[in-house]
Amino acid sequence: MISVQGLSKSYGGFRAVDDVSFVAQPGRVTGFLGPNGAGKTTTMRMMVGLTTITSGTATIGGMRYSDIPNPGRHVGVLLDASAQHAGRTGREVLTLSARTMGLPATRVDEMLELVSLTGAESKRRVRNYSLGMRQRLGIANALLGDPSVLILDEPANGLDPAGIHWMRGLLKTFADQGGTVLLSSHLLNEVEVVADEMVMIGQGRIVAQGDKAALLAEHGDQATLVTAEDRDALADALTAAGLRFAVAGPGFRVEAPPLAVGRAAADARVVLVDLRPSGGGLENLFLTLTASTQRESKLEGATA
Ligand SMILES: Nc1ncnc2c1ncn2[C@@H]1O[C@H](COP(=O)(O)OP(=O)(O)OP(=O)(O)O)[C@@H](O)[C@H]1O
Repeated sequence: MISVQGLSKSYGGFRAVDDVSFVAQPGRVTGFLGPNGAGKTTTMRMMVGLTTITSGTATIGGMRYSDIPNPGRHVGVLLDASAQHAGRTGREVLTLSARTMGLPATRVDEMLELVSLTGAESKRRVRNYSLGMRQRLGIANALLGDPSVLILDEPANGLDPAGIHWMRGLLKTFADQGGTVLLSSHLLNEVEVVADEMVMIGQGRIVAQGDKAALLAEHGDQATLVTAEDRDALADALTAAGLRFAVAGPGFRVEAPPLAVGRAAADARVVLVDLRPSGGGLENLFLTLTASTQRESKLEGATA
């Protein structure tokens, strides 16, 4: 379990992380979400002792990271995939880590295979790796010591679609086996698919946190996308039911849950060809909750 309590970081008079508290539980993938500059990396760096803490505590399995003996055997960390020595080959990077942790060389081959870096690629210098290859190497490095906790900062960055799909499966399996995963991203859709829990941060402060489904139920909008055989008849039915709506593609986006929209259509005997939640739930929630902390003043495109 990762526990962060009242964590703050100030740079001069600037508070990059402000009284952040959350827990990442075993068996769950916790998504750490926030716009650029929100304080995700700084929080994660404080967790693993790379940035000094101004106030508060961060523990992993009840201990500060710096107090954990042989930490790589307990906590897999990927903060900056480009932070590896550029002149070393991928295999050398993993071999050095394996030796530091007292692991057999065979573990290096296992990890290279796991992250799909070929034998030839593993012998290339890291400076010649693509961003996606660096991420794969970083994930291999994080998993090398068979840890029970993973702390990953934007791990999908640079991965191709197949790579992202693979990583999601890997993290889900890791959590299903009892592991704790803390995964940061500024890309909500990426995290929405894989996270069980969400911690949302804006300008250094937590703006929402909790079980993903509960968050959506509590804060998410209840919009519905609906398409009918007869669009004008549907517009009349929605108006008659007092529902607010706007044109969206071939149908409408209605500010009401699907059940209310379906009932309005049924009452007016309008035949529907599509009825579904608007789907932008988490993104809308995120944009709403961090609206005051966004760089962009206009949230165009936030809703359908
Ligand atoms: N060493 C530092 N000195 C001064 N300010 C810093 C330092 N490190 C980070 N910051 C500031 O702290 C804030 C939080 O940065 P951080 O990198 O934690 O954001 P982030 O949420 O990870 O953003 P992104 O999604 O863009 O990676 C930013 O305003 C950043 O400029």
